[in-house]
Amino acid sequence: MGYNVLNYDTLLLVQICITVLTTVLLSMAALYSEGASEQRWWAMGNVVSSVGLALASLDSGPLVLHAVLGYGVLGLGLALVLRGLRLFCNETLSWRWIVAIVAGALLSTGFFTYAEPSLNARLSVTGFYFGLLNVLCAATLARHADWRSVGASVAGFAALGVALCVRGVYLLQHEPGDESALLVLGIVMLTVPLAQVSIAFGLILMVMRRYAERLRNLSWVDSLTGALNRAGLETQGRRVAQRTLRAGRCLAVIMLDADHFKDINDTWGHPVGDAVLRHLTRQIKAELRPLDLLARYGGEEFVLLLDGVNLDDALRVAERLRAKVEGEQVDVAGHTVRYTASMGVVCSDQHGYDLLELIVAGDAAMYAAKRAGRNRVMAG
Ligand SMILES: Nc1nc2c(ncn2[C@@H]2O[C@H](COP(=O)(O)OP(=O)(O)OP(=O)(O)O)[C@@H](O)[C@H]2O)c(=O)[nH]1
Repeated sequence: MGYNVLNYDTLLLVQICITVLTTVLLSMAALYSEGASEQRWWAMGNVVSSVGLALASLDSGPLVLHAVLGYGVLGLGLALVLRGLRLFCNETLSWRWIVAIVAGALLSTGFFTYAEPSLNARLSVTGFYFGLLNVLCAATLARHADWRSVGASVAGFAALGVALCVRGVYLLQHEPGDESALLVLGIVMLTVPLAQVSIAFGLILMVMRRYAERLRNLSWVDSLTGALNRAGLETQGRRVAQRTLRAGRCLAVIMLDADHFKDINDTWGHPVGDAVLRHLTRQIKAELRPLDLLARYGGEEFVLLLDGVNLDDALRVAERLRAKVEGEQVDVAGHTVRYTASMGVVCSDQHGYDLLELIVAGDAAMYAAKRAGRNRVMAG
């Protein structure tokens, strides 16, 4: 009753059309985004999988082609997709593993084609094999905790994995012509293309989100020093101020300015001045903890936000930094440059949590340090 609704040939046609469409979609996306190598692996993996699927679905032709080689090609396609996923997660999948995945597909199908010939066993084993590979793809992405980026792909791979494993179980328990098995196999065949669509869109979404993230970070970062720029300070700094206020922690601000920086530029040239700024940034970063923030406020002026640090401790940090900068030398372009820095230190205990007010007060303290002779730390 009603099993014809899930007509096998129609579903196979739908599956092939959707595989071709998602392959075109992934290939176009890979061509469009020159930089993302993971996208090229996904596109290539999908192309190879499509060829494997077409070979495995052949009704005629040499047995070795559709019963064994087709599955080997399908395995290669999935292995390439998995490689792309691992690249996306900053890992890799060696060629040895790819060869092992292909060999697994060839050996298992070869065994049930030539050693113990059984169509049901072969279809069942390939169901489990490719089902588990898809679950592995889902697990690889699920470890990459950003669910908003990877949710659609994880769901697609998991659905595909479960559907193929269910197919494996049913083929173990039922004969190919069994009507109840036909219904389950029809549902599985319907799930496969839907999961493929979800995976293809999910993969493109993942790369798009990563691009958007990179662009946003670029617009927040000073290209010379790698510290946050003013825009970054405004958005991130406000977040730090709110976080410390809510948690009832102190927020300390250190305004730091390199002394006589104009003389460094005038004496050795701007490239040396740039190297000094990068050196200074490295010295400051070494003093910061993960919750702290560093931004380049202007030419040679930096602002440090210290989360959960009171005035006394912030003064100690600033003094340690001042002594370190004074004691260091920068070797650049055959020159040895020594420089110092002046700092103004303020804390939310005295000035509240308004970032702008803290910066203004810190700036005033820093200029007081300059007036007092430079290379010193002053509280504001
Ligand atoms: N090399 C380099 N120089 C910069 C950059 N941004 C600003 N400057 C220079 O930094 C110098 C700042 O000079 P001033 O404001 O007079 O300050 P200063 O010489 O450090 O004197 P004090 O702050 O009073 O100790 C100027 O010569 C700017 O051209 C930069 O990105 N790279």
